[in-house]
Amino acid sequence: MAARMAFSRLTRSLCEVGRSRSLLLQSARWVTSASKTLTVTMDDKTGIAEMSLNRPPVNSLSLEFMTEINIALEKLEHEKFCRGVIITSAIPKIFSAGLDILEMYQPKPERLSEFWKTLQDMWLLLFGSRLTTIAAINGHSPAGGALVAMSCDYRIMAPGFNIGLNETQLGIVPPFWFIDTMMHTIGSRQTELCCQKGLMLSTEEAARIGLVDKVVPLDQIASEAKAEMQSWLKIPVAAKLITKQTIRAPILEKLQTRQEADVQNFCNFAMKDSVQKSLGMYLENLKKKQKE
Ligand SMILES: CC/C=C\C/C=C\C/C=C\CCC/C=C/C(=O)SCCNC(=O)CCNC(=O)[C@H](O)C(C)(C)COP(=O)(O)OP(=O)(O)OC[C@H]1O[C@@H](n2cnc3c(N)ncnc32)[C@H](O)[C@@H]1OP(=O)(O)O
Repeated sequence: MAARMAFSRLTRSLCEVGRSRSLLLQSARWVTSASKTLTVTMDDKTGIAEMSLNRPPVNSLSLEFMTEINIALEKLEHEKFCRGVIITSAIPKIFSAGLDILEMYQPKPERLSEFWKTLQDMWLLLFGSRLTTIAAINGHSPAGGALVAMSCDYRIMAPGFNIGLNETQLGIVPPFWFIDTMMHTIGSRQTELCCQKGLMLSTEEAARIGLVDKVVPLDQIASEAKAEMQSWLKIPVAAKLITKQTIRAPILEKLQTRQEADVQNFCNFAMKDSVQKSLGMYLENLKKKQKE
C-alpha cells in the first residue's frame, strides 16, 4: 500500500520535474543513467545494490534529488533479483546535510508542497521497503540525513562525524514521523532526550544509545556494509520481511492516513514570515561560516 501510493505520486513528480531516468542492465550490473547525482549499482550474483548519493556540496535533499532517489528505490523494489540495498555517500565527510534549505526559503507554494510529498514518499519507500537496507554512514548526517539513515534496517558509521535530529536547535519541531522513526530506532526516552535538545551525537555517542549499530573505520565501511548485508541475506526472506512489516506497519500507517494534512501543516508553517526570516538568517550563517 505504502509503496503503491508512493509510486503514483512519484510518477506525477517525475512528470512535473520533467526529467526521466532509467536503470539500465549493463553486463550483469544495474547502473543509473542520465544522472551524476545518484549512482546505483547492483551485483547480480549477490543481489546487493549500492546507492551512492553524490549531490555536491553536501547531498542536501532537493525535490529533484529525492525524486531520483525514489525512482531508484522503486525500481530496486520491483527488481526481482535485488535483495538488499546499501545507501552511502560519494561526498567526502558528508552522508547528507538533510533537507535542502533552499527549497524552503522563499518557495513557490506548489513546489513546496511537492517537495514535502516527495520527502514523505522517500520515507514511505525506504522505511517500508521489502529489501534489507543498510546505511553506510561515511559522513555527517543531520536532520533529514539522519532520517534516511534511521529508515534503514541497520546503520554502520565511521568515527569523526555527527548524526541526529537537530531541528529544535534551529527553532523548529521535528515532524511526527521523524520522531516516530527515531523512537522506533532508540526508544522513547532516548528520543525525547535527543529530540528535545536537538542533539547532534558523535558516532560513538550514537552507537552507545543504539542510533548506530556498528562503528568501523572509514576505509572499512564499504566492506563491512557488504559483510553485514550478507549475514542479513542468510535469514529466510519471508520470515524476515513479515517480521519487519509487523513492526513497521503501524508507524507507516500513521503517516499514510495523514499525508495531506502533514503537507498542509508543513507548508503553512514554512510560509510564515517569521520562519522565512529565520531561514534567511540560517542560510546567511551557513555561508558566513564558510568564509571564516
Ligand atoms: C533550518 C530550517 C529552518 C526552518 C525550516 C522551515 C520549515 C521546516 C519545517 C519543518 C521541517 C523539519 C524537518 C527538517 C529537516 C531538515 O533536514 S532541515 C536541514 C537541516 N540541516 C542542517 O541544518 C545542516 C546544515 N549544514 C551543516 O551543518 C553543514 O553544512 C554540514 C555539517 C552538513 C557540512 O559542513 P561543511 O562541510 O563545513 O560545509 P558548509 O557548511 O561549508 O556547507 C557547504 C555549502 O553547502 C550549503 N549547505 C549546507 N547544508 C545545506 C542544506 N541543508 N541545504 C542547502 N544547502 C546547504 C552551505 O550553505 C554551503 O553553501 P555555499 O556557501 O557553498 O553556497
